[in-house]
Amino acid sequence: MTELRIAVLGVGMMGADHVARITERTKGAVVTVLNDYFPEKAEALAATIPGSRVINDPLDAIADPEVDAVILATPGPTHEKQLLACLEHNKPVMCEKPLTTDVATSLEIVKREAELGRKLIQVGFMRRFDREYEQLKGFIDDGVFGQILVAHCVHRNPAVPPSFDSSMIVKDSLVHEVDVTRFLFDEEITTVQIIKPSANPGAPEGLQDPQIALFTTESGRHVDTEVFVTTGVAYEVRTEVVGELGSAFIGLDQGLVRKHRNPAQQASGDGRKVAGIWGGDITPSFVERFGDAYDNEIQRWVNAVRRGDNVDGPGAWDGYAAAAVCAAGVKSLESGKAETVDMVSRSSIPGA
Ligand SMILES: NC(=O)c1ccc[n+]([C@@H]2O[C@H](COP(=O)([O-])OP(=O)(O)OC[C@H]3O[C@@H](n4cnc5c(N)ncnc54)[C@H](O)[C@@H]3O)[C@@H](O)[C@H]2O)c1
Ligand SMILES: O[C@H]1[C@H](O)[C@@H](O)[C@H](O)[C@@H](O)[C@H]1O
Repeated sequence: MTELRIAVLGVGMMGADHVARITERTKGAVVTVLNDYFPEKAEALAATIPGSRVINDPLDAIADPEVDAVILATPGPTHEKQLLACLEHNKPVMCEKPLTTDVATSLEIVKREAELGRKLIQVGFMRRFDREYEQLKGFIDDGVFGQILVAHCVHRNPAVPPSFDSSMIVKDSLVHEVDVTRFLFDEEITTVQIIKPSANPGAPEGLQDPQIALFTTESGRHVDTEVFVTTGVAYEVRTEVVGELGSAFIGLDQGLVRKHRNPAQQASGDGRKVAGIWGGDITPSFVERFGDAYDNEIQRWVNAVRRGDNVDGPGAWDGYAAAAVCAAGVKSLESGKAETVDMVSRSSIPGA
């Protein structure tokens, strides 16, 4: 295949970022079609991307004969209809998470893709493409820490859009730890409990933020996550796994950690006791923290589509499994109890 011709639907924060990466850094692909609910946004971007044009109806953009593959960076509630159109037109699609916003529609997507007999859907769980997560997975699989017993995660955002409610903290943010747990440990999550600490006084009225999530997995591992999306500080994503032979920690922003003299401190006494200072920069948002991961994710997806494999990473099943775990999480947000994850077995859907 010559260059892969991609339509990007939704040119907000993620969509525009993907357009920039394809245009500037991805090999073997071009953006030919842009679409947004607000056509003027798509027009403004198209004016900066030679060879691209705007198609105002998202379903027409998917069906366009000059489109080989699709990136969905539209809000979650629109994904179901757009994914079904991609399946109908046999177009490989990289769908930003979530697959869809509820379990029933996610399962329907899994079944429809399975009926086609070929995989077309990849889901944008980009942490699987992050160098640190890849390394961690490699060490776990090599048995370096022995049997993994527990994991501790932190997921902090400086702010979220005003439309965010407490259930979106589960479905939009915690969903990444759901996928990380499934990715690192190759097993399903069986129960979820959400604990509600005192809400951040700086959070919008009624938003339960932070939340502490507790997962148990099929083999009995425990994973805890602090999700806190209105810190006002910066973007922090950390994961620590603890096993019978050791532990590992990623996400410390240690690209640059400085240790040096504190100009405010004087040497005391004989000069052999001097207080220092250490610190570094924290990434402001997911765009910077996971920039390399998104690049890697999109390049590998483009390569897979050009090879005819269409998917190289998490697929529709992973999106469905994440939706099922999040549904139990939202239930627990109400009940305060550990809720069981209700999922069909993968083997009950041939081809899934
Ligand atoms: N993987 C990640 O780390 C990550 C990060 C941020 C967002 N996301 C996901 O990416 C998607 C987009 O998020 P965002 O932060 O870029 O949102 P955004 O609001 O910045 O952008 C969404 C864009 O889609 C447009 N839009 C709305 N309805 C549409 C429709 N029916 N058809 C076409 N365009 C439509 C909006 O006008 C907007 O320009 C969501 O699914 C979100 O969960 C993933
Ligand atoms: O949509 C975003 C995105 O998925 C980020 O990776 C996550 O940190 C945010 O919490 C979420 O709102």
